[in-house]
Amino acid sequence: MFNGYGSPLTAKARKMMLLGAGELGKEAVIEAQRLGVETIAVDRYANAPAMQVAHRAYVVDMLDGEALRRVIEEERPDVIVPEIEAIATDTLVELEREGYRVAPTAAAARLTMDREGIRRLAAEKLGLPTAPYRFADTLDELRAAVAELGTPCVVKPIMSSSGKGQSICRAETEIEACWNYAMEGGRAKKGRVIVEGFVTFESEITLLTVRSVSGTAFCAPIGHVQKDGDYIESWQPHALTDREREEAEAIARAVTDALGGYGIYGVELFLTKAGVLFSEVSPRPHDTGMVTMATQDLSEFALHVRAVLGFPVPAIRLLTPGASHTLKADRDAESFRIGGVERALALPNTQVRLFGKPVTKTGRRMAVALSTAGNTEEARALARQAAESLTLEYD
Ligand SMILES: Nc1ncnc2c1ncn2[C@@H]1O[C@H](COP(=O)(O)OP(=O)(O)OP(=O)(O)O)[C@@H](O)[C@H]1O
Ligand SMILES: NCC(=O)N[C@@H]1O[C@H](COP(=O)([O-])[O-])[C@@H](O)[C@H]1O
Ligand SMILES: [Mg+2]
Repeated sequence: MFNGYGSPLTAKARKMMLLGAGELGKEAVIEAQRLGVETIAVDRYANAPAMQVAHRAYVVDMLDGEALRRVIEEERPDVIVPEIEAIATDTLVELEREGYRVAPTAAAARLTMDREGIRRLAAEKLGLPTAPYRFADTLDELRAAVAELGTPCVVKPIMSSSGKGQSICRAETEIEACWNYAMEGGRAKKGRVIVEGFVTFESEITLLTVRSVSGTAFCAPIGHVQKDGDYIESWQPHALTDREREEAEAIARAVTDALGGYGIYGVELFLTKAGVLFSEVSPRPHDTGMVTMATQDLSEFALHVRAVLGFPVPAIRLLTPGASHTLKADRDAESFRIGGVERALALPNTQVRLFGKPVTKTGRRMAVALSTAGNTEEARALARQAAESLTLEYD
């Protein structure tokens, strides 16, 4: 049965709505438009990166279920693609019941919108190995949790990403400061935190896992370095031992099978001397996966859009070792310029992506450099040099 679709902006168009319009959504919109899909980008602020390339854009508080329902019912998209975790996911579950398609599933979006849902699924339901953890709703409960887990431990808002509100508690005297930092940094200002035992990992990876009509497939492992809970650089491939690969793929398959649907999942894993630990999973392209724009025949964004649309993914090819390195702002500014692009692009086998975010905030990711080379060490050095060539000049 032919299930084709018309061109964008026609009555028979196939429509995709991104909930979240940052740098990852921007690349997904570009890939969707390559497949002739009409794209709508939604986020909490105007002129977000994906809004600048989508057919239409809306500014909506996506944590407000009624406002979210209104924009979805107005546009009636064929598929809804959550791009961030801070969304009224209960509304997505209702809308899915009413016949809307949510990628990969509304349940995946709801379970991963906060750390408790996905941690309990992974550790308690699936029995996957994780760091020890507790939850706390008050400062006193946090004190008790730290007393049980010991220090150092990691305190994170129950809903946040890119390390926002996350801190390492190294002594009892730091507990209140960690609590306050989490209360300020959480996405939805929910007063609940997760406390995790500190994992002394050898390295950490993202195993991009694609569920599609063709089955489950893994991208080559992506190594990354994080600072203050946010990724600074990533590289692909990251070498794993046979045992690590076996454990990593088993964990990724278990958690993505449990979440279901079609799309790409960013499965974050700690490689420790005792084995592989599950950290978290994002049911969408992953920031460390931007490196795949330079290393793979199909980037994580092309893979996500294909899978979400129900198209096959017959193969994923790693074409070359590569690396990414971010440019982050060091202050808040309404007016700024990014310079040094000509210096970065003078480097061989190097690209940059300037996201187009309208204002800077301290620590905000504003651009990324992508480099390829004969090995990941060379690629990392090149990407770092390119990122360090970029300058943020604040007016
Ligand atoms: N229990 C832990 N022990 C040691 N390091 C940790 C622990 N949890 C997190 N980290 C470090 O902090 C980084 C960010 O943590 P996490 O991924 O939970 O935060 P996040 O806000 O969800 O980030 P993102 O959304 O970018 O993935 C991890 O990649 C790791 O480097
Ligand atoms: N680790 C998650 C992640 O990287 N998410 C990406 O960052 C954007 C928010 O950036 P902002 O906070 O600078 O607007 C999100 O929209 C997504 O593209
Ligand atoms: Mg993470």
